[in-house]
Amino acid sequence: MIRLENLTKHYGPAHDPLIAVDNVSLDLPTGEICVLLGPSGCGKTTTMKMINRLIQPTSGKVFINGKDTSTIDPIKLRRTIGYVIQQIGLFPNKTVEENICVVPDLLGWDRRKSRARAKELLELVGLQPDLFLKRYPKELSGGQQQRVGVLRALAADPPVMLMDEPFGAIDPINREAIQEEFLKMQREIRKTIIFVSHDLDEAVKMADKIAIFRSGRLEQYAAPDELLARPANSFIEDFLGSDRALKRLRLVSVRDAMETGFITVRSSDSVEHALERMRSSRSAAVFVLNADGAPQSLLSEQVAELRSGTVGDHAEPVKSAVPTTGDLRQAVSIMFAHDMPLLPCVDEGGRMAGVMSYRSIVHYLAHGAKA
Ligand SMILES: Nc1ncnc2c1ncn2[C@@H]1O[C@H](COP(=O)(O)OP(=O)(O)OP(=O)(O)O)[C@@H](O)[C@H]1O
Repeated sequence: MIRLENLTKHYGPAHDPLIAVDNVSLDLPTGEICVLLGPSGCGKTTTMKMINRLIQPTSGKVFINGKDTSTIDPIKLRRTIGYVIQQIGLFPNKTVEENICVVPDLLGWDRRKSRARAKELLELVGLQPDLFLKRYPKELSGGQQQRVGVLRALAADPPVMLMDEPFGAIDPINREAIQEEFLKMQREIRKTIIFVSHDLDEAVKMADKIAIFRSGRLEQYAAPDELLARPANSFIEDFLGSDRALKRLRLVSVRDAMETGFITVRSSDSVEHALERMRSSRSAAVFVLNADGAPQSLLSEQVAELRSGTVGDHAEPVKSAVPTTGDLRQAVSIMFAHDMPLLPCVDEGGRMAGVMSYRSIVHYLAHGAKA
């Protein structure tokens, strides 16, 4: 775990200092990602660089796994903390393999062990070792260079990583891909990560915790969903933007927000029977499933009220469904695209598991966020 305790940095003369970081305290549990966010000049980078002592704090302390880092030699400290920066900073005259092995070599690792590690890391991000180990940085795309930059920081298996806008220079499409890939890797390696970003969407996607700074002060420190649901003050509300409810949609899984008490009928059932079932359960529609349990068609209350005969005569085919593993943004997108106020949710086997409605989404956004 990383603990910042009253961390403070002043620049300039003591009688009239510029207070870059002002009494910041926070705890980040092992294996979590904390994104530092806030307007330009609010103290994000200074805070991060005090963790690996590239900047010396004016006062306050940083603890890593309970150890006061001011008692560790700064050079040694930096070798145990991975560091990724936007400008990447690969050595142009070293191969990918040599670049990845820089810290293990400095630490005196056995050569075979470090070379095996380089190979293993490249495989982890889908870069074929045969093709890439012996290449030079200039023979890589920007996205590939950034991946190698991340691998270099991971090579000596540091428990803590600092990442200063690591994906800031990558185009939006590749950036999405590299973020996904990084999160997938993080699920395996479980590093404790402090990550500076300018991008709220990136922060919401990557963070377990977001720390919002203003003028050197920590204004709010919370999980993304909590932050978006309950901004602590009007500065944060403005910073998050008027579309913060939409941003929350991607944080909520379909499984958590769907309604599971849906009604099913057979297509040979009468419309009257279907209507009775809807009314007694206060459902807006009934569903017909196929033999495998997949949603096939639906009959809404409005249609049923005007018709007679069998459900099969009047039910409309289900145009689409959302997987329960998806998020609310995906669900809303399908609902809009297909004009489906009621969207079936299906499990891995395609079987119907629940229903999403506009009402269930609004209800979840109003009441679902964990306090
Ligand atoms: N070496 C320095 N000497 C004097 N002032 C500095 C120094 N480094 C940073 N500052 C000031 O400290 C404050 C915080 O800077 P910092 O780089 O931490 O902000 P930031 O939030 O990372 O900004 P950005 O998002 O623009 O990168 C700013 O007002 C900056 O001008």
